[in-house]
Amino acid sequence: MQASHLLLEEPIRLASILESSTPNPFSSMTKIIGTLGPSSRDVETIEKLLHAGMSVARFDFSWGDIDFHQETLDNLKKAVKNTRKLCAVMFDTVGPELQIINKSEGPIQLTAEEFVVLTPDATQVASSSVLPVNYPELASVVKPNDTIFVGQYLFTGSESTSVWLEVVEVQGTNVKCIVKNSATLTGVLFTAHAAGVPVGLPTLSDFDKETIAKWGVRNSIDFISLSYTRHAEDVRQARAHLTKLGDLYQTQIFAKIENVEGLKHFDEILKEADGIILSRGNLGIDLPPEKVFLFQKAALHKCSMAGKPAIVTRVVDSMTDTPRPTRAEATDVANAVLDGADGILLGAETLRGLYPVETITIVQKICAEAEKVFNQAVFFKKTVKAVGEPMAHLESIASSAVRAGTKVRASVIVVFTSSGRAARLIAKYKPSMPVLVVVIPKLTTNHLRWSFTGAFQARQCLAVRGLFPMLADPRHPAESSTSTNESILKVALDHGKAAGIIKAHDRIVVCQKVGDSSVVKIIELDAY
Ligand SMILES: Nc1ncnc2c1ncn2[C@@H]1O[C@H](COP(=O)(O)OP(=O)(O)O)[C@@H](O)[C@H]1O
Ligand SMILES: C=C(OP(=O)(O)O)C(=O)O
Ligand SMILES: [K+]
Ligand SMILES: [Mg+2]
Repeated sequence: MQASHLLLEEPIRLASILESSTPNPFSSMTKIIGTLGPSSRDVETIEKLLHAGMSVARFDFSWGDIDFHQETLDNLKKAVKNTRKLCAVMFDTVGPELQIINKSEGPIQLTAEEFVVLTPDATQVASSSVLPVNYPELASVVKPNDTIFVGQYLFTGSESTSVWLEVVEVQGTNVKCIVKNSATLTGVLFTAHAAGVPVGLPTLSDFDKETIAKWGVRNSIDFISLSYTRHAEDVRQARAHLTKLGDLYQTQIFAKIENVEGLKHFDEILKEADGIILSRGNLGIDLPPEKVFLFQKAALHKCSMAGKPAIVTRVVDSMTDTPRPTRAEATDVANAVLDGADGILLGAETLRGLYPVETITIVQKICAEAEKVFNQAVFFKKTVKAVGEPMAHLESIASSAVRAGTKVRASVIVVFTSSGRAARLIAKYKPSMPVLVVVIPKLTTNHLRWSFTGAFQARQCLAVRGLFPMLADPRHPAESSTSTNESILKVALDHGKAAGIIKAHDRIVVCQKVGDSSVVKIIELDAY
């Protein structure tokens, strides 16, 4: 009988664990998103991150100004050019984040059982007895016994650098708390999170809107990571903002689920968003620890069935200071892959950690190893069953491509697309072989100028498990004809060969339109 869990079909031969893994020329199928910052913003380091497998760079606007991020992004562009490795750009909003600014920048010692006051008075200097928070309404939304967490920007979960507070008393606009664990807060910015407490600030702040309109437009951002998404309406509003900003109508919105409100409205948010970020850092404060895994498994399942990419955060926090993850962290990364995650997002590890390159290398290796034992057959069956019959035309073509790829043990699936739709549908069935996405540019006009689509759509594949995009030459017409199809396919196969994923005699599944019909064909390469 076949196992129904998502870990391989046969019991693992334990001795095989000791055999070294064959290096994977195409990195892992699971994508790695790195937050860029002080530890990872020079060209040389970014080149190493790209070689190690980072395919999306996150710019977190909770911290740093526009010029700082611009300099980092200009370096990323140089690194992409030098390495010839594509990398997408993700803009992370500040949103309704509660922040404490530590103007003096000196360490703040907090001692267990002592009191500290949270105040909306921004003129106060942060100290062991008072912490100024950027939210005037805090006192009216919390009550005694509520839990408030305060940690360094991109906190790692270490209890010596972050603190748990319990509300003792509301005193006017101030909130008096008792410190639950001794800690030293360092850095200029701390994030505060009141567990389960609704914050009445807009999801897209005025700062976010302005920064997207300036920095985002200037840099053609591929993704918005919409922090603290709580309702589908948040996504609709962000979409309405993007639609007004030239090329950014193509930007995808990944809703970050980081509190119970987002969890409650998960289904409606998933319908509206292009992807989901399971923000376990903040959500891990709202949820009791014993429930976090349940959220992860349930949410990843929903994303898989919807065919929308899902990213898991906060996996190897301890690598911020050490060159190896803990056993629990290493196992956790593998479990995220087995649960069906598309990508892993790194925060403090790459932003300010001591081992940014090592972190990506290790996470990439764990992902690749987990993918090998992912029970694709069971996953495929479940997905086909959930989709039901009759299937939409393109869905049936996409699932057939994956089935054919498995049956003939194809080394890759090649898919032609302009919008990326066909590629995402193939990815939904999580094939065990890479999917080479050939993005065919389309000429469009906004009545003022002509431009090609394709660049956004290609880079957006970089957040989807198993997709490896390439842009076709815009001189090829978007209308498929036999001769253009053949010449584009040849370029794609040459690309696959150069990347080391296609060899002589390999079987390849191709998904494309011939005339008006979508077809799935299997080709067998000659010896060359
Ligand atoms: N330029 C092209 N040449 C050949 N086949 C294509 C092309 N663009 C899309 N296809 C195929 O057409 C079908 C619809 O794919 P889809 O991704 O929805 O296309 P589009 O991006 O043009 O909306 C799929 O079978 C896909 O492989
Ligand atoms: C990724 C998270 O948030 P941030 O954007 O603050 O890193 C998180 O809370 O897990
Ligand atoms: K943020
Ligand atoms: Mg967060």
